[in-house]
Amino acid sequence: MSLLEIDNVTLRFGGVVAVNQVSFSVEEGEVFALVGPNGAGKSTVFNLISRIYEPVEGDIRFDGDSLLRHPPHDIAKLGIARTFQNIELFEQATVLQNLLVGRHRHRKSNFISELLFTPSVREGERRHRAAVEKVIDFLDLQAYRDKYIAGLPYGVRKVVEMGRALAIEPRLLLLDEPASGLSVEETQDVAFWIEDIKKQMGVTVLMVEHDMHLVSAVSDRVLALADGKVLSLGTAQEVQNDPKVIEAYIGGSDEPEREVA
Ligand SMILES: Nc1ncnc2c1ncn2[C@@H]1O[C@H](COP(=O)(O)OP(=O)(O)OP(=O)(O)O)[C@@H](O)[C@H]1O
Repeated sequence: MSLLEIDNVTLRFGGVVAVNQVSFSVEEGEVFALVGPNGAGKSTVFNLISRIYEPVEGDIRFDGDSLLRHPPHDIAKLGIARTFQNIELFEQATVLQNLLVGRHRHRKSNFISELLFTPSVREGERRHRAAVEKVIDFLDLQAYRDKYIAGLPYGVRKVVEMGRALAIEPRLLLLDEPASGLSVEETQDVAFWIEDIKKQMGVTVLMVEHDMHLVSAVSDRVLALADGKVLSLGTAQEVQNDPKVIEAYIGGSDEPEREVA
C-alpha cells in the first residue's frame, strides 16, 4: 500500500476545472515532486491533501485511511505537515517559540493540568523541548534559536518554516515551493536538507517546485500537471524529456524558472 493515494480527484472553481480526475501515489520513503506551468493545479492538489478544499469527486487516502473523513485540524495529528509558499510563521516570536507551536498536535493535557503544571505536563513539556532541539540541531539553527522571525533573512525563515513542519514529527512532509525566492547557494542547501530529511529522518516528501535543478537533484519521481490533468510521470529526466511536457511549457504562459540541466 502506498503512503499517499490520490484517486481520481476533481475540483472545480466555478467553470474552472483546477484538478481534473488526477490520480497518483506517493510511496513511503520517497521524494515526489509535482511540477507544471502556472495554473496547472499543483497548489490546489496540496490544498486538497491539507483538507483546505473538498474534492467534488475522488478520494485521498493516507496510509489506507480516507482523509475526506477527517477535518482539516486532524491532518497534522495523522502525520502530515506542510510548509507554505508565503512563509507562515509568527513574526513577533522567536525561532524556538515558532517550533514549539509546531508541536501542538502532541499536546494531550487539558487546561486544568496545564494550570497546575502537573508531572505529566512537565514531562510533556520536556519531550516537546527535546523534539524541537533535535530539529534545531538537524537544520543547523542553533545561532537563530532565540532570534525573532521578523529580523531574520528570508533564506533562514524558509528553513525555520521547514523546521516548524518537521517539529511535529510527520510521516509525510508537503513542501510548497521550498526554493522560491532563494539564491542558487541557498537552493543547494535546501537540496541537502531534503536529502537528509528523507535519509536521516525517514520522512516522505511531496513537494511542489518550479526549480528543475532542485527537482532533478532530489526527486525519486516527478509528476507533471497541466490544465489540472496528469501529463507525465517518471524520473526527473524522463518527465523533462517528455514531448507533452515540453509542449505544455512552451504553449503555456511561462517556462521553468531556470533552464533544465
Ligand atoms: N481559490 C480559487 N478560486 C478560483 N480559482 C482558483 C482558486 N485557486 C486556484 N484557482 C484556479 O485553479 C487553477 C489551478 O490553480 P493552482 O493555483 O492550483 O495552480 P498552480 O499549478 O499551483 O500554479 P502556480 O505555479 O502559479 O502556483 C488555475 O486556473 C487557478 O486560477
